[in-house]
Amino acid sequence: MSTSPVIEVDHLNLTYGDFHAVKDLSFEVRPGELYALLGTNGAGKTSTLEIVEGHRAPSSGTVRVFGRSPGDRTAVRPRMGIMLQESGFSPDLTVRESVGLIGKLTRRTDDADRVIDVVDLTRKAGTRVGQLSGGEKRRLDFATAVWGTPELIFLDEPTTGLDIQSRDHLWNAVDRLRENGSTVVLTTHYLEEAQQRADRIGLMHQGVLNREGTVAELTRTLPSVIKFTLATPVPALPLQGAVAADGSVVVETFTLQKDLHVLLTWAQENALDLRDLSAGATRLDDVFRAIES
Ligand SMILES: Nc1ncnc2c1ncn2[C@@H]1O[C@H](COP(=O)(O)OP(=O)(O)OP(=O)(O)O)[C@@H](O)[C@H]1O
Repeated sequence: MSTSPVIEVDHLNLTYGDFHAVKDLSFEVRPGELYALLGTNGAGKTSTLEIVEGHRAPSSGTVRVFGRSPGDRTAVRPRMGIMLQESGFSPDLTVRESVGLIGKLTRRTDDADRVIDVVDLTRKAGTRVGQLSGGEKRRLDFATAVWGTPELIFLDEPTTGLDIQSRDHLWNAVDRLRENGSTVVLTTHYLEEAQQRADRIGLMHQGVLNREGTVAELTRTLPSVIKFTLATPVPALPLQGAVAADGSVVVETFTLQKDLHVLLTWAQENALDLRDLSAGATRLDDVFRAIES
C-alpha cells in the first residue's frame, strides 16, 4: 500500500464574502486511517470537506486527494464514496433503483443486492424512497459509501437518526470496508463514536485546527477526575481536592491509578465510606469543552 497521504490540505483558506470561514488550515489523512474531523458548530468542517470532495473551490491554499486536485473529477471521483447528510434520492424511485443509480454515477462496479444487504435494507428493496423512515433513508445514504468499496470514504454525521442496532450495523460495515483498505474521513457530533473509532482526530474551532492527534494524545493534556462524597467529616484528605457545590470532593489528577490507590488505601485504613465514588479517564467531551473555555 502507498504511504503517501490520501488527502493533503495545505494552508487552505475559504472566505464567504468578507467572512473568513477556513483559516490557513493544514492537515493530512494517511492511507487506511479513520480520521475524524470534529469541531464546534460553524467551525468550518463542512466547508473544508466540500473543498476536499471537489464541490467547492478554495480561496487560497492547496488540496490534494490521491496526489491530484479534487477538481480533477474523472481521476478522483470514482475513487471516493461520499455519504452526505442528505443524498437527495428521488422519492419516487425504489431502494433498488436508487442503489443502482449510485453505480451509474460513481462508475464503480458492485452488485445492488449485495449493497442493499450491507446497509440492511433487503426487506425494503422494492419500497419507494418517499416511504422510508428517517433511519432507513440514512441507511440508503450509507449505500453511497459502500458501493464498490471506495478507497476513500467520507461519512458526514453517518449515524444521526439511527437506533442503536442500526448504528452497530453501520459501524460493522465500516469495519469491513476498512479491512479492505478503505480510508475514512468522519464528521460527527457523537464524540464517543470518534473516541472509540478514530485513529486520529482534528478538532476545528472558528476556522482553524485547534488540536490534532490520537485520542490518547488529546486527552492526556487534561487531568482525570476522581469524585466522591464523605459520609462523615474528616480532618484531612490524603490528596489535594476541591469541594464542589453539591458537597462532593473532586480531585483532578494526571496520575489516576496512583492517586486512586492512595485514596482507597486511606479510606480502607480509616474505615471510611466513599459514597458515589467515580474515577474517570479524561474523555473527548472534556477536551471539546476546554476548546471553548
Ligand atoms: N454559503 C455560505 N455563505 C456564507 N457563509 C457560510 C456559507 N456556508 C457556511 N457559512 C458559514 O461558514 C462557517 C462555517 O460553516 P460550516 O458549515 O463549514 O461549519 P461546520 O463546522 O460544518 O458546522 P456545523 O457543525 O454547525 O455543521 C459558519 O459560520 C457558516 O455560517
